[in-house]
Amino acid sequence: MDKLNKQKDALDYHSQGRPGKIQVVPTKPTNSQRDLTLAYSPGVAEPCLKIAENTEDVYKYTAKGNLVAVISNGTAVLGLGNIGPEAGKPVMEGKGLLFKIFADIDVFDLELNTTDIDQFVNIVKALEPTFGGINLEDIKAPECFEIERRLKEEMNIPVMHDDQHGTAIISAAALLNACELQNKSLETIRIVVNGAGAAAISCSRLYVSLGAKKENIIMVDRSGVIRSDREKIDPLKAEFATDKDFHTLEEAMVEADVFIGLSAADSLSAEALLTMAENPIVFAMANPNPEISYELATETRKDIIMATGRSDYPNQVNNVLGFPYIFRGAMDVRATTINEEMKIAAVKAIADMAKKQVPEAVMLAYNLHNIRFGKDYIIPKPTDPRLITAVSSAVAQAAIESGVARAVITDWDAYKEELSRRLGGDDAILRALSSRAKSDPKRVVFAEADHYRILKAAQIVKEEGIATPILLGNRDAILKTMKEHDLDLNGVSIIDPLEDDARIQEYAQYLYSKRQRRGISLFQARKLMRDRNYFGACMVEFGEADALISGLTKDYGSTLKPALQVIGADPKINRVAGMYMMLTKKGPIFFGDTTVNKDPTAEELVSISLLLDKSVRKFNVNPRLAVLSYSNFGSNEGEIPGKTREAVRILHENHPEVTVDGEMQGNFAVNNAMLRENFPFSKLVDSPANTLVFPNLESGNIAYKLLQELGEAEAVGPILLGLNKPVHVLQMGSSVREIVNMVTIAVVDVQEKQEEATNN
Ligand SMILES: NC(=O)C1=CN([C@@H]2O[C@H](COP(=O)(O)OP(=O)(O)OC[C@H]3O[C@@H](n4cnc5c(N)ncnc54)[C@H](OP(=O)(O)O)[C@@H]3O)[C@@H](O)[C@H]2O)C=CC1
Ligand SMILES: CC(=O)C(=O)O
Ligand SMILES: [Mg+2]
Repeated sequence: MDKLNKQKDALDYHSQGRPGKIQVVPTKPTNSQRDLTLAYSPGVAEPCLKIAENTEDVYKYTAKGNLVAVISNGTAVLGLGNIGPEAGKPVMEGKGLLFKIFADIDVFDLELNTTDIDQFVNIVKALEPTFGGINLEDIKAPECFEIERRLKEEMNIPVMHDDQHGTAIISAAALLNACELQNKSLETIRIVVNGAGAAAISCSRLYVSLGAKKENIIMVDRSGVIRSDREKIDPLKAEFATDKDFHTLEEAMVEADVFIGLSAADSLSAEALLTMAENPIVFAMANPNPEISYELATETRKDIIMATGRSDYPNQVNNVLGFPYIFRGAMDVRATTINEEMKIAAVKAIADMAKKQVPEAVMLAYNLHNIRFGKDYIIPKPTDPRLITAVSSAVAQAAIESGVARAVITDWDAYKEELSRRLGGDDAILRALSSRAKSDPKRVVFAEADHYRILKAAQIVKEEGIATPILLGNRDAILKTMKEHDLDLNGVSIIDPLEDDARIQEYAQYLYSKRQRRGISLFQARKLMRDRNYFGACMVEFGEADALISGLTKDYGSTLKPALQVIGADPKINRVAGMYMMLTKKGPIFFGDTTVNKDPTAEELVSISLLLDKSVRKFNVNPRLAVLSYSNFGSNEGEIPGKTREAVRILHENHPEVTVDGEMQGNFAVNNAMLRENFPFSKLVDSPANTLVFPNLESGNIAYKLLQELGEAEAVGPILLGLNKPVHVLQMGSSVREIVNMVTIAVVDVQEKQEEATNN
C-alpha cells in the first residue's frame, strides 16, 4: 500500500497542474508596448548587430552564459537501463530543476532520438552558440566515453558527463571521509566496484588519481570479475582488469574494505557483505534502488559506513551534490572545459564541508537536531546552502589557476556573496549585522530557556560570539533539555526565578512603585514576578542583562505586556511598533507596523514612520518610506486614504528630513518605473521605496505573511521598535535561525542605544 501510495504521489506530482516540472520565465519587463519593442523587433536588432561584430558579446546580451543543456538519449536512465529518450525526460527535467534551485542556472533539457555516436556528437556540437555548458546525462557506456571525449575536444565550453564525473567527485569526497572515520587509508584499501559502466569506470579513475592503487580495485560486471584473461575484453574495462584469483563478486568481496555499487538494484547479498573486512565501507549507489537496501546492510554489519544515492537515508552519495556548483563555478569564469584540477578542487571542498558545523536550516530540513561528522554524515546534505559558495568558488579558482578560465575573479568575497545571493535570501545584511554584534557582544536573557530551540539558539550565539546568554527558567528542566539534546552550554548562567526570592522581592517592589496607581498591588506584583517575562524585563531594567528575548511559546500580546509595564516606551517617541525585515530577491524591504498598533490614527502613523525611519538606518540602509493605502495621491476618498494622506502631509511639513511619500498602492511603492510614469512628481521616483508603512495591523500582517509564503522572502523579525530598553518578542514557534537572527538584532540594538546615550 505504501509503495502504491508513493507511486501515485510521484505520478500526481508530475501530472497535476502544468505537466512536467519546469517552465521558461522572462527576465525583463514585458508589460508595456515599449518593453515589447525592446524585447523583440525592432529593438532586438541592436544586440544582434553587436554580437555579429563580436561573437563574445553573446555573453553580454543573451542568456548563454547562464544556460546549460542537459542532454541524453535515454540509454542508461538512472539504473532503469535503456528506456529511451522520452522516458528519460522526467529525469532531465528534474536535473533542470536542481540546477535552478541549487545554483540559479537555467536549463534546456534535450532528449535526442539517436544512439549513433556521430549523429549525437554533431547535434550537440551544433548547439554551442546557445549554451554556456553541456551536461551529458544517462548515456550508456561505452558510447558515453567516446561522445564526451569528442565533444570536449571539439567544443569550447565546459562539457561534462555527469554520471561519470559528478558521481566520481561526490563519491570520492565521501570515500575520503569514510576512510578517515573507519581508520583506513586510500593507498591500501581493497575496493570492489560492481558495475563497469560510465559511472564505475570514472569513479575508479578518480580514486586512483587521489591515491588508491589500481591493483587493489576489482571491477565486476554482469559476467563477473573483469579479468585480463577474459575473451574479447572491452578496451575500457581492460583498464581495470585483474590477474588476481577472483572470478565472482562473492569471491572478490571476501576481506574487501570498500564496495562501490554503480550497477543495478539488489545485486549485493547480505552473505557477501558479511565476508568483508572489519569496518567496511559500502556505497550502494544504483538508483532508484541500491545494490543492497540500507536496512539490510546496516542490520547485517554494525561496523559499516553505508551510503546510497537516495535522499531518504543518511549519506546520500548522489551527483546532485556536485553538478549545479561545478557548472556554476566553471561558467562564472567562462572556463573552456572542466579539467582534473577543477574536479579535485570540488572533491576537497565537499569533503571539508562535512567536517564543519551544520547550519540550522539543514537540520530543520531533515528534522534532526544533531547532525555532525560521523558514520551517518560523511558528506554534506544536498540542501546545504553553503555548497554553492564553497564548491563553486573552489572550482572557479582551480579553473583560473589551471589556465582554462577566460574571465578572472579578483574579489573573492564579493563573488561568494553573489553566489549566496543567487539562492534567494539576501544574507548579506544579516552577515553584516552578525559581524557587528560579534564586535561587542551583549548579555541576552532568554525567558523560555527550558525550550530546546531557545537552548540551541543560545548555544549558537555563544559559540559564534554574538551574545552572552543568560538562561531563565526551571533549572532542572533546562539541564534535562540540554542533556537530552547533547547541548554544550558550559559556563552559561542559569537563573531560576523561583530560587531567587531576594530578586523577586526587589523587582516586585519596583513594579509596584511604577504601577500602584494603575491597579497593581504589591501582592500582585510579587505574583507577577514569578512569570519569567516580568522577571526578565526587570533584569534588563535593573541592568542585570542587556536585552530580553521571549515569546516562543506565548502569544505576542502577553509577552509584550510585561515589557511595556516594566520598561515602557522610549519617552522621546512614546510609541511602540513592530517591524519585519523581508529579505527579497530585490533586496531587503522593511514592513511596519506589523505587530502592535491595530488601527493607528494619522498622528500615530507619523510616529510609526519616524520609528521605522530611525530603525532602518541602523541597518545601514537609507530609508525610503511609502505610506500605503488602496489609493494613489488622492485618487480615492475614505478613512484609510484620508488618514494615510494626512500622515504624509504631517511628515512632509514637520519632518522634511524623512524621505517619504504616499498615500500610494503597494505596487507603485516598489516599482518606481511605474511610479515615474504615472506620478512623476513623487519623491520616490528615483528609486523604489524600501520601507513600507501599512495603514493598519491587518494589512501589514497579511502582507508580510503572504510575501513570506508566496514570494520566497525570508522574514526577519518582528523587530520591536520604541521600547526604552531592548526587548524582542519572537513569533510563536520561531525556528532556531529566526531566534539567532533576533538575538543578533537585539545585540545591535543594545549597541546602538549605548552609543546614542554616550553621544547625548
Ligand atoms: N548515485 C549517483 O549519483 C549515481 C548513480 N548511478 C547509478 O549507477 C548505475 C550505473 O549507471 P551508469 O554507469 O550510468 O550506467 P551504464 O549503463 O553505463 O553502466 C551500467 C553498468 O552496470 C553493470 N551492471 C548491471 N547490472 C549488473 C549486475 N547485476 N551486476 C554487476 N554489474 C551490473 C553493467 O554491466 P555490463 O557492462 O556487463 O552490461 C554496466 O557495466 C545506475 O544504477 C545509476 O543509477 C549513476 C550515476 C550517478
Ligand atoms: C543520479 C544519477 O545521475 C543516476 O542515477 O543516473
Ligand atoms: Mg544519471
